[in-house]
Amino acid sequence: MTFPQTLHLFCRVVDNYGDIGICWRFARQLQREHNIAVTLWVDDLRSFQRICPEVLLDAEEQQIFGVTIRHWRDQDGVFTVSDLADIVIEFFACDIPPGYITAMAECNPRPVWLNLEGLTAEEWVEGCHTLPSSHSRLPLTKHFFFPGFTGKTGGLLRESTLEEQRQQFQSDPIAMAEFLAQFGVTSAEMASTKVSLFCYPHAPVAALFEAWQNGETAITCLVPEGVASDAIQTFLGTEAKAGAACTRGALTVRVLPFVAQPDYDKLLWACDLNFVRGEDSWVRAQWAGKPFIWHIYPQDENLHHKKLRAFLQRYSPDIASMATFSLCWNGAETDESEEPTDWSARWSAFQADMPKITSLSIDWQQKMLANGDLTSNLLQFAVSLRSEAAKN
Ligand SMILES: Cc1cn([C@H]2C[C@H](O)[C@@H](COP(=O)(O)OP(=O)(O)O[C@H]3O[C@@H](C)[C@H](O)[C@@H](O)[C@H]3O)O2)c(=O)[nH]c1=O
Repeated sequence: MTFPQTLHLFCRVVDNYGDIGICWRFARQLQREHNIAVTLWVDDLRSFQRICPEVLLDAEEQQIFGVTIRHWRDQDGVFTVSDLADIVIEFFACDIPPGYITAMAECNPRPVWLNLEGLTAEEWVEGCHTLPSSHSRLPLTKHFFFPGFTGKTGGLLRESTLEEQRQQFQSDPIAMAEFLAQFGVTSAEMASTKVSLFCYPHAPVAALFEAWQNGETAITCLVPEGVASDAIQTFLGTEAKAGAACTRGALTVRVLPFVAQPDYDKLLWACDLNFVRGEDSWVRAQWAGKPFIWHIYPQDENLHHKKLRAFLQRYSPDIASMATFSLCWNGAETDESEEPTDWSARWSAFQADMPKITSLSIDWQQKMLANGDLTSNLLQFAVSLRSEAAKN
């Protein structure tokens, strides 16, 4: 029998949309491109519904686009050997049910058990990628699988048709205009510099808006509902609901509905500059071929600043304006002075470099493509583990 035929993916939503965003993207690709019967166990259907409106909130089990979705409510004791899958993946060390683990130990052959980790550009990842970890009591080994930016990591999530879809969309101005028009974007705004904004609430949005408002370039900033709500509300002078819009000076801000995941890609493709955050939108911005600014998920002791620097060092070591803007956006600038950031100066420098950053993003994509895609790399690794196990 061919391996693998079935795969179980466990996802605990820690917060926001990245955990389920990544797992859903991954599950769909496994099913669609590799023909694997995937069950996605997820504990928070409400967050899931935000990125995938087809999700029903009260269903224990549902099928969406060929993937089985199970509501994970810490069910235990319900698992038998026949419930298991060829490959079992826990996303981000989410601790799968003990009863499930016991059943895995009783299987013959045992499932390939992987822990899919978070993305970072730091070098240590290469040393930890694919490392085994033996279970303390049971005859089971789990392996760590790290996404990453080099050939010694698992690579990045990327659907096989993504590049073709992007190129088709970006070479069709009418399709792009129609896509944006559904959110109320006018033809004048279409001709302005279009920016999508997705960031955490602590980003210095108000200060940047002030610089844009007083600047010379017409900017249209498109913000999905619920993002940086306080700053958006202050700018609008009204509730930051989808459909709300306001122009002050050179800046127009428009609130969009929080769109379904495939439309979020289109939004990134249609804009000239994208502000992204967390993990999944950050990776999608890298595939969009447009300049982007990353708001990294905050961690204790400013660990995230180290991760941000590691990425900037890899991505754009020679473009100072991108590094400075990104560090300031994340409160990680090394300038010890008490002076507040001069956002007009930061923006002017970054804006002047945007053509250079755009061509760099194309080179970056080529480099990333050479690492293969995360889903295929993970499956290859799982197959190698299975053949190894069969020999012993
Ligand atoms: C703005 C927007 C995003 N999305 C999707 C894109 C992504 O799949 C998802 C957002 O996920 P992210 O970009 O990762 O950002 P995020 O901040 O939402 O998510 C995460 O960040 C991780 C680093 C942490 O581990 C997680 O715990 C989580 O906080 O939402 C839409 O589908 N529609 C939208 O309108």
